Amino acid sequence: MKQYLDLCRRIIDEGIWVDNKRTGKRCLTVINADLSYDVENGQFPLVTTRKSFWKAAVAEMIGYLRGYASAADFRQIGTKTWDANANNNQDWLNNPHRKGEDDIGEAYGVVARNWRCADGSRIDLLQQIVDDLSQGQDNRGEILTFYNPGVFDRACLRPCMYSHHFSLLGGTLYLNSTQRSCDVPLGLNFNMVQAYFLLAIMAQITGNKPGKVYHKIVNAHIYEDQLELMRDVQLKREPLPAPTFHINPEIKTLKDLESWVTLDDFKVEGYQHHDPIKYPFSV
Ligand SMILES: Nc1nc(=O)c2c([nH]1)NC[C@@H]1CN(c3ccc(C(=O)N[C@@H](CCC(=O)O)C(=O)O)cc3)CN21
Ligand SMILES: O=c1ccn([C@H]2C[C@H](O)[C@@H](COP(=O)(O)O)O2)c(=O)[nH]1
Repeated sequence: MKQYLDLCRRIIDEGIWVDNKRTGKRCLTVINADLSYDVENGQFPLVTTRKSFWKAAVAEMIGYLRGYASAADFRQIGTKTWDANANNNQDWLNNPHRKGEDDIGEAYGVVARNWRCADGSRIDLLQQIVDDLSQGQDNRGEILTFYNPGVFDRACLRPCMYSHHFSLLGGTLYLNSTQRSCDVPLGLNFNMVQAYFLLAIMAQITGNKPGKVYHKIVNAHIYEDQLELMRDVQLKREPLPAPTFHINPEIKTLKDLESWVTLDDFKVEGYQHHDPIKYPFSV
């Protein structure tokens, strides 16, 4: 929590105003932030200075791991976070590749679970990584990437937290996650939970002990219409003790995660938080 508040404060103190063409809004921006999450010792990075809807964050990551291409599938598992990008952005609505209502296109898991090769064949990057890690193998390239510039024109948005690199060291699993663009009030609130969850669940389904996540953010920003709420409300509040996160131990394989898992298989205990804050969302 401290590292999150420090980043928010740093953007306010040192940020530079940058125009953004896609959203038409200015953002107060800093470049480069390094966050880390200690999964081994159960330090769950949930924001406490406002109510955080952690279930939606977990649902989003499960959707990526399953390769969902539709906001309807994301809604069904428990999050509405893809509705606006799928259905309310005029550039995407005009895009001939959009397959109709709720389509998000070739982004995130659609890319990683069905990677397009030059010869026309496909690769399931996640399955390969799970197979290696389950056998205690790390080929120094266990990279789950959602980033394929060759298909950006077929997606509603380029992936933001776009690369997850897993490493095995002495039986402990580590994760280096990289994010190109970060909406700190809204997106990061979820992305911290997602990076923690990803290492915890991957360790569990590959039979390894979880270690740490190192989360690199390149462009970290606060949109102009979010600034007042962050500076004058959220940052005035005192952080509360961190809660703990629990995964149903019956989840043992990638197949389990793909088939029967729901949000009821995850629990947060001891979550104390301040009131919710409704930040404006830019499509
Ligand atoms: N501008 C922008 N920021 C983002 O963080 C973002 C995007 N776009 N587009 C793609 C996804 C969608 N994400 C989202 C979308 C909505 C919320 C949101 O509305 N969160 C509210 C309510 C959550 C709920 O009720 O479940 C929040 O208070 O956190 C958060 C992340 C993260 N990503
Ligand atoms: O997981 C996510 C997904 C998206 N975001 C934010 C970062 C930006 O504010 C927008 C994406 O806009 P681009 O113009 O494509 O950079 O969404 C996030 O923080 N986390």
